[in-house]
Amino acid sequence: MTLAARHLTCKRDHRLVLDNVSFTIGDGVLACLLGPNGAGKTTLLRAVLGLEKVEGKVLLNGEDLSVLSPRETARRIAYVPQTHSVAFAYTVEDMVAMGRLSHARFGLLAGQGDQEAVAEALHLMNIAHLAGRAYAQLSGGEQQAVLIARALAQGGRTLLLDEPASALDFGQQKRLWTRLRELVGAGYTILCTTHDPLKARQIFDEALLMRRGRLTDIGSASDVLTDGKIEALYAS
Ligand SMILES: Nc1ncnc2c1ncn2[C@@H]1O[C@H](COP(=O)(O)OP(=O)(O)OP(=O)(O)O)[C@@H](O)[C@H]1O
Repeated sequence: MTLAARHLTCKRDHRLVLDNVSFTIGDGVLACLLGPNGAGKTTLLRAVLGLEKVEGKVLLNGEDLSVLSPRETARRIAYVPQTHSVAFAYTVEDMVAMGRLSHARFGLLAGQGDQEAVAEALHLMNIAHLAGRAYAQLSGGEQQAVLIARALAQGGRTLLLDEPASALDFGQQKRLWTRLRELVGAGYTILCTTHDPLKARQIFDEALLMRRGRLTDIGSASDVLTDGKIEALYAS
């Protein structure tokens, strides 16, 4: 799936938090989005998902997402937020099954396809042993792995992840990067924010740099994540 943003502009309290942002990420590409705190990275991911009021367009394989229902969008793009708290004592399995809601018919889930997708996502994230545990009682890293499993269970071929590795231990991080690489190999398109440019240089195909609501650079990770550009990006 080719993901394209065209002239996305978003204002909050009369302040531009996205300023005419355009990019294209091709099929089977693992891309990262970097920038200082408050640069607008989360806002950009949310804007792509249609969760922010913005000017501009988001196109998936040329299809304008604004004409799709939230359910149709959810079948195409999955989002992994930085954190997500829940009020009820949902199990891990329940949480991952929520990724299947856009596939529910007449409000009913748990068809065989749904069960398989949930089991597969738990397995892929190496958390099948947590299936019966209460999500709210897991560690931050375990919760993060559950949210990623939920996104995988959703079945869309485009993934947006907001700092997915920030609470994961070394082993889980390694598994996550391997998994994302396998997914792009299978044709997924992935955009992932990170605060670790040095790691990003090793892992990602392409990089987008963002500062004060603007994309300042986009290209192959090796061209964009140079020492000089990283220095400039984070300079105060
Ligand atoms: N709900 C909100 N209401 C008003 N302003 C907001 C809101 N959420 C974020 N902002 C502002 O929008 C700007 C962009 O925030 P955003 O969370 O997108 O940045 P970010 O690059 O993801 O930051 P971080 O790296 O710290 O997660 C910031 O100036 C932030 O203060």
